[in-house]
Amino acid sequence: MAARVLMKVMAGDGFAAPALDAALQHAALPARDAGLATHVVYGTLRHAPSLKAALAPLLTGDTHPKVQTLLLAGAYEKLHLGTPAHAVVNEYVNLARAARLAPPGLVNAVLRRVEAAPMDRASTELPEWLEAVYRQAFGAQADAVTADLLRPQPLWLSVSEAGAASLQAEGSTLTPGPQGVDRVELSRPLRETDAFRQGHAQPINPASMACVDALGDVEGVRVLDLAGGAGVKAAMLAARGAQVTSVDVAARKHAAAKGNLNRLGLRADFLTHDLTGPLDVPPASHVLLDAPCTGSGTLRSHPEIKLRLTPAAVQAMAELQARMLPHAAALVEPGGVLVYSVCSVTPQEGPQVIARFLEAHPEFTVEPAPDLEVPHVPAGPGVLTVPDGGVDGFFIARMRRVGESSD
Ligand SMILES: C[S@@+](CC[C@H](N)C(=O)[O-])C[C@H]1O[C@@H](n2cnc3c(N)ncnc32)[C@H](O)[C@@H]1O
Repeated sequence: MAARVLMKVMAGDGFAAPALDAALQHAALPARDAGLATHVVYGTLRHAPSLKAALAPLLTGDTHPKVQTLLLAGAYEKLHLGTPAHAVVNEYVNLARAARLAPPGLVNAVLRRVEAAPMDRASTELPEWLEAVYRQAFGAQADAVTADLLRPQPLWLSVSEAGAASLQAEGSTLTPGPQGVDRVELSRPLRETDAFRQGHAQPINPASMACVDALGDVEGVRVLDLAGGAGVKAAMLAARGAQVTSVDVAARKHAAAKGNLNRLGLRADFLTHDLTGPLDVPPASHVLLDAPCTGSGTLRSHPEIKLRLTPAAVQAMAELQARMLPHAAALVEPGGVLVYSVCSVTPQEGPQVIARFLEAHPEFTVEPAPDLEVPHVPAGPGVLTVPDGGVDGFFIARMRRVGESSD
């Protein structure tokens, strides 16, 4: 199952998280096997660059992409998971034979001989240009950050008191983390817990919560949640008492957001709109643009991004963000607050988008984001949360429109 998920993801067909989730739900594996499949999928993706380097000298001529993926997973099990070599060879030879994918002799020979590649760039498992991005962003902390990106992602939950009590009663452990988000070790799959089913728990990374908190107190306030997607931040805003209107170009995401809000016993309004053009709704005192981005700050939970992302794609995303921001800004009342966030650590998508915007829009000034508990570093007109300890890397800038608020 892990190999099948990996073949899909390595072929560029979607992301690992939904593919694995769907496969796990379909297969209904015992918890230990589900855990192993998760390790194999994420571990293979996280270590793919050095595993490819280790396999390269053993492969002559063209190797079918699916066979390469099978060998990557086998090499991961042998070199990183500590599965005994003979078991790995046996298992993957059988897989290749059953799927009629590759001559079993090839799989046997390669997996028997594969050894860890010499450590050089393998220490970060990042393409050179992306490693430079991380070094520039996090300086002295870059080594710790890039090492952390190779560890399994913890589960972060925003959980009510009742939810915490219910999870603990089921044998889960909760450790308080930044932005009021708990780090949780579950005793059974999240969707099966009472806390989740009864709407007392919402998965959210602390850095993602920091974007919500950057808006300040939103109790009773109308908030425009722009590029609201599947509505995780919309839910957290609604939970803080905001009247949320969530806007996204993708109507299908509204359905997911509504379903999740229903589960949580919360509500929001939804508008389907392309924010590269103006949106005709009354301005609001609080506007969040959680813009589409490359996700370069989420490599721990989405390791496949580093295998696909290119500098050209970063540039294209920065251009899209720069087109959306003025339309978001136009929806901010005088005296109101605009928060711009992206889950990316590239300078193009964060500081540079905001710097260009401020040059053209002197009616906006930057101010510090309040309640920022996640570790962060300055990044031009905003901050970057530090993707260490399972926290994602987000760029967050809070701006205020000059003028008197109408309240
Ligand atoms: C980072 S995700 C949003 C995540 C969401 N805020 C949350 O917390 O769950 C970015 C969203 O931007 C949306 N998007 C992309 N291009 C857009 C556009 N031109 N206009 C409006 N939304 C857009 C995508 O559909 C995606 O849902």
